[in-house]
Amino acid sequence: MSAIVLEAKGLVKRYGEAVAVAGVDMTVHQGEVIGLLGPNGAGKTTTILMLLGLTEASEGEVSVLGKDPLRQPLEVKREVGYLPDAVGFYDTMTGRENLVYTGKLAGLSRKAIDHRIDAALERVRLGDAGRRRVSTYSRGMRQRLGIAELLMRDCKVMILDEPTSGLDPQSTHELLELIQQLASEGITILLSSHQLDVVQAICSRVALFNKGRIGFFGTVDELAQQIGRGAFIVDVEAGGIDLTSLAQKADGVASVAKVSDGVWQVEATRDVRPELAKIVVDAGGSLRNLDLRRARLDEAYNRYFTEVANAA
Ligand SMILES: Nc1ncnc2c1ncn2[C@@H]1O[C@H](COP(=O)(O)OP(=O)(O)OP(=O)(O)O)[C@@H](O)[C@H]1O
Repeated sequence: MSAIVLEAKGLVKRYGEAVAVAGVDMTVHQGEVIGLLGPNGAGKTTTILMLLGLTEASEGEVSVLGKDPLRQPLEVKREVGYLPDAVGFYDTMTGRENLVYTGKLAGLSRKAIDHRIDAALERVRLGDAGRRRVSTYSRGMRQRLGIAELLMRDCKVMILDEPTSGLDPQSTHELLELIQQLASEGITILLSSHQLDVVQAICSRVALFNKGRIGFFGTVDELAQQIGRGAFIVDVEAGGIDLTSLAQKADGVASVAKVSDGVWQVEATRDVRPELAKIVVDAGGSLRNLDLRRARLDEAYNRYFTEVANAA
């Protein structure tokens, strides 16, 4: 397992009587892409602010790259980059001028900026466009310029807030590919988003925030399993039988739901297609289709929060 980059223990944040974060524990390793998910007001932003050292925890401990964000704010800010939902650049300046400006603000020398700016702009495919005013940029280009800034600062941890909101499918795809490449090179990424398909596409693990706590922290498969379902979903089409009770016999089947006449959705803890095919044939039915897919984050997420609400 790679090095621990970020560790939070018992983080609490109170605003007067109100509790924004009620006890967050989190360990993140180098090169992971972590999705921070949860309903509005669940405590994601407040947790991020504490990780960045922008707000003081009422209780608990944080360590980012081995440093305390409150005691060593400059060191942490140098190595940890935050890309907000709406990236603020000066419209009348070019992309390149903006990077020079923010680089100086971040304490980089002119020499370091000159040394890194071209590679950073090339990396996000703004090599030519970097000479244009930001007012002419699309939302996707602004987001990429934001990432170029973090690259120029050589950030080891990047915290991205809704990086793909408002982007068209092509720009979304390109940005996700870039994020994955950065992670594969050892940059650790925390991504806060309500776009669950985006999160599932790139995150190694997800943290589900609920009322100021992380209720679940793990992979999408683990989430599907934890809520009593399987990580594997088999869509079955067959005639001449009723699979609803028959499929339960197969080892590994967690649930069977009839979708429509002759169509069932089977959730399982492993790939149960061979067993299901045998069950259909042994019962004298005719098998028309068997499709395997992995549990989807949006389904698991919705079930998780429904269960949490029911348990309350
Ligand atoms: N400065 C503040 N003063 C008082 N209460 C606050 C403050 N900041 C946040 N809160 C409260 O703390 C709780 C958690 O807010 P937070 O912004 O961390 O949630 P979030 O999960 O990021 O939500 P969203 O998905 O909407 O961004 C909310 O109830 C919010 O109203």
